[in-house]
Amino acid sequence: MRMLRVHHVTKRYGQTVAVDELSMTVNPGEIVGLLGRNGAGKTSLFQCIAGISRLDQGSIEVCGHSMQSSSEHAKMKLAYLPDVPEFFDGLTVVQHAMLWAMIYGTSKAEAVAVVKDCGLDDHGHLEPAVLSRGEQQLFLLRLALARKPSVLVLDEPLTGLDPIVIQEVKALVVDAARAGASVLLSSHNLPLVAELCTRVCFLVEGRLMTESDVQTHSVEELESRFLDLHAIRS
Ligand SMILES: Nc1ncnc2c1ncn2[C@@H]1O[C@H](COP(=O)(O)OP(=O)(O)OP(=O)(O)O)[C@@H](O)[C@H]1O
Repeated sequence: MRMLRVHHVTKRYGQTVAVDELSMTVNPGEIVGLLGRNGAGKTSLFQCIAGISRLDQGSIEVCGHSMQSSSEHAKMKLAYLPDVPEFFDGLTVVQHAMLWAMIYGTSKAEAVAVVKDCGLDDHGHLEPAVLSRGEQQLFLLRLALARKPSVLVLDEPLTGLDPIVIQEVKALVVDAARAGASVLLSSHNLPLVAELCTRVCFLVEGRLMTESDVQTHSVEELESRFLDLHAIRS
């Protein structure tokens, strides 16, 4: 079964068409990289996929569950990390982990294990907002992965991270894909995309340039395709 299916999705903000009749699928084990200029529509698409932004047209399916008509089921199968980590005000690291366990029906022991795996035992009483960018990102990613989502959507997951945290995030993402997750991520970091992704798609003004899907790619190839696509349209 195709894990993530995006079918003719359009998202508008007033007169702005952020996502334009976009269709794509991400299959189990794939790590699909979405490249596009600032404002191309990546975050808008991801928010539609995650069910936190209403579509103007089209449909999203996660493991066969419609994000429109069966969003509770779809959301249980999907984990989404926004480009800027988001937390609840007034809740500590441990309280976030416990809330996560309650929402997703996992054990408190797993929640405690996530805090430990993140090396946050001594910071459990702090609000996540005061943690470093890397600590926040790893905390959210490990929380997301601990419930073994079938679909993982990551908006610029490596921005602002040091090289050691980058290695850790990459390893977690690869492990998740090897275990069968369908991964969709955006990044402006071409070397990372070339190394990590099994397939790359280009988004130009809300439209997917499907002819630019590439199965094997070097940084140079990605860069030249990126530049070509935008030169064609300028
Ligand atoms: N809440 C909003 N209201 C109005 N316009 C919006 C809103 N969110 C995004 N847009 C517009 O939609 C378009 C796509 O923006 P989006 O944030 O999805 O792009 P992006 O590819 O994620 O960009 P970046 O790489 O800079 O993060 C842009 O023209 C943006 O100005």
